[in-house]
Amino acid sequence: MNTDDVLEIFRDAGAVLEGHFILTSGLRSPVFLQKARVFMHADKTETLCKALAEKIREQVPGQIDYVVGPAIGGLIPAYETSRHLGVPAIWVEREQGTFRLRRFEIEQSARVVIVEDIVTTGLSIRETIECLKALGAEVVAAACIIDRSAGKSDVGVPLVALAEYEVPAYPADALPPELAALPAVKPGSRNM
Ligand SMILES: O=P(O)(O)OC[C@H]1O[C@H](OP(=O)(O)OP(=O)(O)O)[C@H](O)[C@@H]1O
Ligand SMILES: O=C(O)c1cc(=O)[nH]c(=O)[nH]1
Ligand SMILES: [Mg+2]
Repeated sequence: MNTDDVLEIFRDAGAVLEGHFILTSGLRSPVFLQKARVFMHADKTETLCKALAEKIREQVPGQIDYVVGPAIGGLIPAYETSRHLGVPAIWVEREQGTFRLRRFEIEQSARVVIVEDIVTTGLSIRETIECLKALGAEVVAAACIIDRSAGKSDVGVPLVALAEYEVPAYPADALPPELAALPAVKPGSRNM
């Protein structure tokens, strides 16, 4: 499965939105990939996550003890990818803004792969790694359905992306005029 196949699934699901979006990093973008509109379809989600699981198996050596999904966007892809890897899926969720593993215990040195929906700056994956490292887990890799940075974001561990799709994003004080003219919306759950 290549980037065009992945984007076709997103377009087919009406998940490629155009407008003025405030991203979780604070950057602004004229395009937002509303993954929830893909993940509402079990068949589309299965197709994507089965391919992602195969790519993880090819690229990540050694045992994987857990898949960890950063809530909310990572919940469904982490669960479905874990099903194809045959390992349990757990998640981190924000408590007063900081990712915590609130509902699970994890063994010291457990080998973990983080599975995210979308990567833009890699900030959410880096926050997830910080939480898991503090608990003594070993994050052996991260993975995502679409990397909007097309390989440019450094998450500190190897990143397996099913698709790389470079999308423009701008600091709030450096918007092109056509973007500044549109009202801004923030679809994600950070700071809610
Ligand atoms: O690489 P980054 O710059 O961190 O951007 C990508 C993150 O943004 C979205 O999460 P968001 O915090 O918007 O909330 P959501 O998971 O509820 O969609 C998405 O699910 C990723 O977690
Ligand atoms: O960077 C983000 O916050 C982001 C971008 C995107 O296209 N989709 C998403 O869910 N989050
Ligand atoms: Mg998220």
